[in-house]
Amino acid sequence: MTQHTAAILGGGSFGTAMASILAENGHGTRLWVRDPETAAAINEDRENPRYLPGQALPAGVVASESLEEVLKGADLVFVAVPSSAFVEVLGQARHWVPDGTIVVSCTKGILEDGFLLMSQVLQREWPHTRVGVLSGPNLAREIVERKFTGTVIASGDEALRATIQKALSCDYFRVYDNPDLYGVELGGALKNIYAVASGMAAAIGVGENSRSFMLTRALAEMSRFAVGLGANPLTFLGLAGVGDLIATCSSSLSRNYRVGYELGQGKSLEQAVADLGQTAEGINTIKLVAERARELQVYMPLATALYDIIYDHQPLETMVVRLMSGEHKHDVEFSFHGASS
Ligand SMILES: NC(=O)C1=CN([C@@H]2O[C@H](COP(=O)(O)OP(=O)(O)OC[C@H]3O[C@@H](n4cnc5c(N)ncnc54)[C@H](O)[C@@H]3O)[C@@H](O)[C@H]2O)C=CC1
Ligand SMILES: O=C(CO)COP(=O)(O)O
Repeated sequence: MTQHTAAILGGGSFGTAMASILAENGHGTRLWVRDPETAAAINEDRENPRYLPGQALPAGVVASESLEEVLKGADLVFVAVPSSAFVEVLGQARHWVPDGTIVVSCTKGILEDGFLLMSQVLQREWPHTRVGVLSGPNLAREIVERKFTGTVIASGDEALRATIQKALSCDYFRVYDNPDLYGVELGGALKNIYAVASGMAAAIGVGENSRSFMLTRALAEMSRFAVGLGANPLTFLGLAGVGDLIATCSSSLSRNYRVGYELGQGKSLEQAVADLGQTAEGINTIKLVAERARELQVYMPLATALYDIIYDHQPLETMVVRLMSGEHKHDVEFSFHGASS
């Protein structure tokens, strides 16, 4: 296997999980973290105590708080910081990223300014690089525990996809490829909304039928939204859509699910987010998507109900009432009018 030098920007849960796979696969693996204490804990104790406590990391992961040290000579760059920090980090790191470097976003969020997905931000900020997106049912804790799963590398650049497939594949991580960069990335961002909804539903004690019903209707409204944006909703039938929707909507390992659960238990948004202490992209995504759905006149009862509950202090029951009394009654709504492939 070709050995690479990989730089992972962001030493939270997912950056650490990616570093763990890359190091185990024998690649030079450098993880950028913000503070020297975390770097020391990773390098000396082989553990990321804040984000993945109790999980031993492979010896090959080298952490540093210096972007220069991490990026110098790297031919693969993985960006795994929250969407709120994405532009800032790209700005700081730009100087050490040469032309033609492969850069893969692992971030499942949306930038408010321009409603941009992270690959679009990458193309805007680092137009000299080759851009891909990694997305799928990839709860970080399970990856570092080597529980098998699959993921998707999406890019219009076929050679990039092949390179990342080879670099990341191992006996517990299977990498599929997809040329539909936008669709894969949109699926990863949208499913966070429904993980919040699922956590909330669990907290108010809904049944298993209810949960499956919500999940399926979530997929229907995601697909309508994709069509509204000119994207291909059929991409949502893959790992970055259905796969990730099932994983995050079913697991308390999902931080979005956990925030939803706490909200369902009556905590304020501020309290729920503060208690989590980690990234829950869905909270911001709910706001951006609900606003966009209203503009585009896309019917999204779950996303808009969540907006009203979280940002407009409507009662929790709003979610169920909207879902049960909406205007649409068609079952399968996948329609594709021929947009991006
Ligand atoms: N944790 C998971 O299971 C998965 C997460 N993701 C995505 O990865 C992205 C990152 O999430 P996690 O690693 O889970 O978050 P996290 O909350 O575990 O860690 C966030 C990391 O970003 C760093 N960070 C925050 N603000 C920063 C700034 N302004 N400048 C530099 N660094 C900053 C933090 O220090 C921390 O290392 C999110 O978009 C998430 O949706 C994707 C797949 C799985
Ligand atoms: O995207 C994820 C798993 O694929 C992680 O979800 P959370 O950000 O909700 O933890």
